[in-house]
Amino acid sequence: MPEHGMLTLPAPAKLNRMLHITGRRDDGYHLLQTLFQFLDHGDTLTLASRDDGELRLDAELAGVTSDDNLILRAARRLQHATGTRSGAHISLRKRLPMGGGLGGGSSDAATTLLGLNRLWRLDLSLDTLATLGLELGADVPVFVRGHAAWGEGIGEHLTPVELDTPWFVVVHPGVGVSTPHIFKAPELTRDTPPITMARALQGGAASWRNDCEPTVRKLYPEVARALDWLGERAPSMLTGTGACVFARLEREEDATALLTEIPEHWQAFKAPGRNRSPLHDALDR
Ligand SMILES: C[C@@](CO)(OP(=O)(O)O)[C@H](O)COP(=O)(O)OP(=O)(O)OC[C@H]1O[C@@H](n2ccc(N)nc2=O)[C@H](O)[C@@H]1O
Ligand SMILES: Nc1ncnc2c1ncn2[C@@H]1O[C@H](COP(=O)(O)OP(=O)(O)O)[C@@H](O)[C@H]1O
Repeated sequence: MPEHGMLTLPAPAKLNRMLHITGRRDDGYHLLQTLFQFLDHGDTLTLASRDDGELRLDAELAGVTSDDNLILRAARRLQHATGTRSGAHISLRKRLPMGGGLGGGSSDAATTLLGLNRLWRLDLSLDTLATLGLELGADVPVFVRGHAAWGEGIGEHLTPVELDTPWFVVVHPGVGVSTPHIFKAPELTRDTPPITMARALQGGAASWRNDCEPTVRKLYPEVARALDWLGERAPSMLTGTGACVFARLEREEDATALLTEIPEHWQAFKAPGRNRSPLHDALDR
């Protein structure tokens, strides 16, 4: 096999610590104000360079063909943008639930862009990689840049921030929530008055909310049950358009204790919040 050079890299999850919908663009995309933070938990990609230009992916994801996988789309986009003759053999260890609001697909795409930029010695800047990433999904740029951020527009205007870094227990209530389904819902509120980043940060976690939550609760009762169950035990919220919900805990012991109580029909994990992406930590090592 014509492979040389190999990297194993994390593709961490993100949380939306708060999310406001402030309007809509002419093309239907929603204007958001959100605080993104990473988790020290996610997928793992192994990327090996090939000198024959071929792209291969070992990943079996339900309902996603290899061709549609954001990993191959990112790799093809990078080949096309640079004209490189390099290829890659990529394998994915998937841990993040798909369509969970944890940005797993976007994170896989960002890890592919940064990993192949390194392996193929392309030397593209983070600005260029973030621009390529935005074509693949609204959440890709924050994973490319690798710092917790205040996001505006559709998530592409990013300002780095330092947020509190508690432990989180993330629960997947076993239902898939489709992002377009939520954004198409007539009852979704789209008129939250814009606020400044300073005001959002000043309010702190106790003041943060997610404008998608009432709509997701109504359309997906199992998510509402998970939010209610978790909310009785710790401050809890929806991430993105769901389906995952997360509880905020000060100490790891509290997260461990809560995890043991989660009803068996839901999947859950605990992880600490990170203001710097574990992907960028790994690339610097
Ligand atoms: C809502 C957020 C918040 O972080 O998270 P998720 O719940 O998906 O993780 C994201 O902005 C999601 O970003 P991402 O998952 O990359 O969305 P995309 O694939 O770009 O868009 C899927 C579809 O959702 C709608 N969409 C998406 C983003 C946005 N700001 N407005 C929209 O109306 C569009 O119909 C689009 O075709
Ligand atoms: N590598 C990938 N990992 C996850 N989802 C992918 C991937 N490639 C394509 N997809 C598609 O992207 C959709 C959104 O995935 P994901 O980023 O996990 O969810 P969310 O945007 O809710 O956080 C999936 O439902 C799937 O159809």
